Amino acid sequence: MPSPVVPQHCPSQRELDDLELLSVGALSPIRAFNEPDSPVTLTLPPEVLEQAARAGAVELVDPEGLPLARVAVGDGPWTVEPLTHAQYGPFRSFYLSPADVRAQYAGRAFVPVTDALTDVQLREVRDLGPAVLLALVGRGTPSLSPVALLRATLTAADHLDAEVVAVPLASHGDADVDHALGVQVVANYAGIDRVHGLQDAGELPLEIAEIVAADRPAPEEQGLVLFFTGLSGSGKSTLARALMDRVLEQGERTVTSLDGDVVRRNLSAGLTFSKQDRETNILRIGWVAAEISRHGGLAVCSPIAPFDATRQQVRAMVEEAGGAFFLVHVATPLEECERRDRKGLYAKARAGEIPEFTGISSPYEEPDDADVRVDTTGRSIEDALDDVLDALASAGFLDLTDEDADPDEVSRLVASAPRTSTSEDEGDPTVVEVRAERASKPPAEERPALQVLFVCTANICRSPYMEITARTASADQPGVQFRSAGTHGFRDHPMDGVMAEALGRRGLESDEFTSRPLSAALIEQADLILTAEMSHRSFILDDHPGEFRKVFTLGQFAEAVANFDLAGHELVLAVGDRRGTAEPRFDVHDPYGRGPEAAEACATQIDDLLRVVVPALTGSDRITA
Ligand SMILES: Nc1ncnc2c1ncn2[C@@H]1O[C@H](COP(=O)(O)OS(=O)(=O)O)[C@@H](OP(=O)(O)O)[C@H]1O
Ligand SMILES: Nc1ncnc2c1ncn2[C@@H]1O[C@H](COP(=O)(O)OP(=O)(O)O)[C@@H](O)[C@H]1O
Repeated sequence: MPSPVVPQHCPSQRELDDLELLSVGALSPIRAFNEPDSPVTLTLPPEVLEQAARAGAVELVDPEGLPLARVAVGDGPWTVEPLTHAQYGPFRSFYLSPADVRAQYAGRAFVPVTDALTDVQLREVRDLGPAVLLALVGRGTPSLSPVALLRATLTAADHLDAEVVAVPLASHGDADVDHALGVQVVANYAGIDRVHGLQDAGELPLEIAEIVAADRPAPEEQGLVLFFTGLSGSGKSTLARALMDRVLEQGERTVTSLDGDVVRRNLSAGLTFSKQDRETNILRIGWVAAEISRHGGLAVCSPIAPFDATRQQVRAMVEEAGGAFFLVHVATPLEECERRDRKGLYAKARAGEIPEFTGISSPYEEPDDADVRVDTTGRSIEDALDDVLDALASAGFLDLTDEDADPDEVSRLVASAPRTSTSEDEGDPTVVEVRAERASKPPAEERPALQVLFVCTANICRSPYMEITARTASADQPGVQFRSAGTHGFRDHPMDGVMAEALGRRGLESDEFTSRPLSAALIEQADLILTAEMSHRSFILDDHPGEFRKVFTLGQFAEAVANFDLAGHELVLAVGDRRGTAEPRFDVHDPYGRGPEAAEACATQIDDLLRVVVPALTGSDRITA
């Protein structure tokens, strides 16, 4: 009968570090894995353990598959037979065995080092005379990355009579255990020579400080993986896309999208929705995302990722690569996802046509380690996105919130937009340029007129003023039609007298106007709804969340149109896709009952905003109001 095959296994980094020290005798008197009461353990996955127990051994390989050692697997300690020494890795020539160190450096003072040396510590080492700096670079031990610790220690050694030796002493997760093991390992290298513990004091010399700074990127420069998890239809892709738009608009980082559906058409083509294939799918996404984060990049992932253990594995992969992992649980309940049923999949799953459908016939394990949890039910995308942006900003990773924006932005915007015709405009090259761009992309003639609905509370002050001014400003162009309504509007009331006077001062009349309440039909008919305040916008979106792409505050829309040189329907679609945030500073407040001055101020604010919005909608070069 052929002897059972010895399985191969790539251990964790901590186990690899232990293996290296075991192989060179640096952990003596510990000589094997899994000695009684020893922290130096090796754990094998069940299927490998079973095979190794049958074969009596396991072959440990490095992450690239190079066999490093054969480990005897039996009832007693697991003894190690080294096969090859690790040959690659930065500063490899500094990894020496205790025997080599004793042969080369006997008689020096031995100094364990776990952090970059300060000016005080440099003087301390200099006073020792000839020294060996033992850089303890095993997993979890140094304060810096292993490479940075070695670079910093070598830089320090340039100024001293010191040699540097790299010792992969890993942390075993318990301070006392780590200390005892460290003392033992250092003693094995020092032999009969003196060991000196450094005091914790001083400042980093500039040259060393630069190495440390490069090793610890500021949070905004660190690689970041934003991982959206949630049921199908919960809003993962929508929120991820909106977030990526914000990142690109801000322009400080590039971003890679790893959307569930898109990955399944490419990287994971051919995988099914079995538990095992889903795990493979998520680990592939995690692997790519971790690599992106390793280089300081930003990856946005949006698969369902229903299993907690797989998500944890992705988190570990990213952190291992030096990136930060930020988990967003899009916690929209099943009932809402099923009600949306955007792709008709829930209906099919209920009918038994799709097996193993998440939430119906396959489990979704809710995360309890999410950095933020967002239920999108009844909310606009902007509102839901704000929760994610706030959480990201408070975690210090990415500040995409508009909080520190300049409150005078709208005034500046208005000032830079094409203005009402005045003789001063003639010959102004900026104005001519803007006009030329807009005029070159008129709305398609065959399209129905763009229906614009202005909304305020009672439909007697602000929204009628907007309607009448905009209609006049557009010179009744057939391509755009303006109407208005009130969230709490009465039917058939005339315009408020004080506001009508403000209109009159501009040569406009309100005689033919009568008020009306907002209705579902009006909302549906409108291509664009512009509200006076954020509260009106929320009022509409509470009942009609699906209309978020066409409902804006007037100020929000005025700010957004500056970014596009489109007009009419195209402009509305583009702004709907990449809108800015509705913010209180853009609100047009209610002048009702506050006298002529308040009415005049309100009218002027609306005039300024419409000077931006109306020419953009009509594609005309100027307004004539
Ligand atoms: N059985 C079953 N269960 C769940 N989802 C299914 C299934 N079959 C097809 N789909 C469609 O595939 C999308 C989910 O793929 P993911 O790669 O994100 O899933 S997973 O993370 O591997 O579980 C998911 O897309 P989203 O709606 O974007 O989440 C579905 O459209
Ligand atoms: N606040 C909201 N956030 C995200 N999506 C929302 C919101 N309100 C309604 N939706 C709608 O829910 C659906 C979510 O679909 P999608 O983003 O593809 O989900 P998933 O990627 O999780 O399957 C879209 O049709 C989207 O317009």
